[in-house]
Amino acid sequence: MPFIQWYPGHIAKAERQLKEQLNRVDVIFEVLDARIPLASHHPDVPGWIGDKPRLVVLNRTDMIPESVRQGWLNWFAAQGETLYCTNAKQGKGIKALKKAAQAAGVQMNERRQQRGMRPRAVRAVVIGFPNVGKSALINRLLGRKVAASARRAGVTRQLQWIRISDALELLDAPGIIPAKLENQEDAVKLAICEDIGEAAYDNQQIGAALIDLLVELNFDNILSSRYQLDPQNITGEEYIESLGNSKFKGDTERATMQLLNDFRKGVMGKIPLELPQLI
Ligand SMILES: Nc1nc2c(ncn2[C@@H]2O[C@H](COP(=O)(O)OP(=O)(O)OP(=O)(O)O)[C@@H](O)[C@H]2O)c(=O)[nH]1
Repeated sequence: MPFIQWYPGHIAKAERQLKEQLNRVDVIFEVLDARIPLASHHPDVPGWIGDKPRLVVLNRTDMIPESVRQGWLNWFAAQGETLYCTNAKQGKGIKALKKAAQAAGVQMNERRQQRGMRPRAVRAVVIGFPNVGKSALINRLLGRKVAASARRAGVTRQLQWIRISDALELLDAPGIIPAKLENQEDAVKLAICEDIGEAAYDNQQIGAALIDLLVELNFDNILSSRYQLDPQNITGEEYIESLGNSKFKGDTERATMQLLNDFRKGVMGKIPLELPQLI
């Protein structure tokens, strides 16, 4: 398995800035990638936020089958967490999220009133790995474009407070990742889904890992029908090489990028890389 470590200076800075702001925040939206909800959960977040309310947002739900989405709703419910499912690209699930944040604000203002303080807007922060859709989500919450949303991981660099309504203010935090990627299986999934920067990995190794994972999760039929090449009984590396030879004049890098892009853009279909029933 490829070894991945990635903690560039701008991510370290983002983490520092975020921690500085956290005491001003009432509620945390943690955005997860629906294809890999467990691998895209930042392990340090619960420690940072203490007992502040956390809303778990499963974004990119358009990229997984409905049955899997339902499975995650049940799985998170069993952990005592409510999951908010969104498709930030098309603006789905946004209203429920806004309502939940404002409800957290009502409780906060009741406590303020008891202490003789004036009510104020609830302050929320949107956190998550790079590229999980934080900016797209904020733009949808706001109903217009303020946060830059892009396909590349690590686009948001500066912390900014955004007024969503009289009742809600949002801090758009840049993507954060743990200083050390302890779980390398998770790191590979993050790389496949482009939730960590491409400087962190070798495309061909990640492409090969994608093939191995698809076979393991029984999605090999998708590969056979899409690329006319059966992945059974060969390694991911051999698959990419064969694909390069058969369709890309021996150019393995191009074959790799085609595979990764097909997966990342959803053209292979709705393919989750983690399944609640397998945990
Ligand atoms: N299919 C799909 N694509 C999405 C969704 N949400 C965001 N995207 C796309 O994912 C890419 C990344 O979205 P961003 O909003 O820039 O992600 P971010 O978390 O702010 O990224 P950083 O700034 O790198 O931390 C963009 O191309 C979005 O259009 C979604 O729900 N479904």
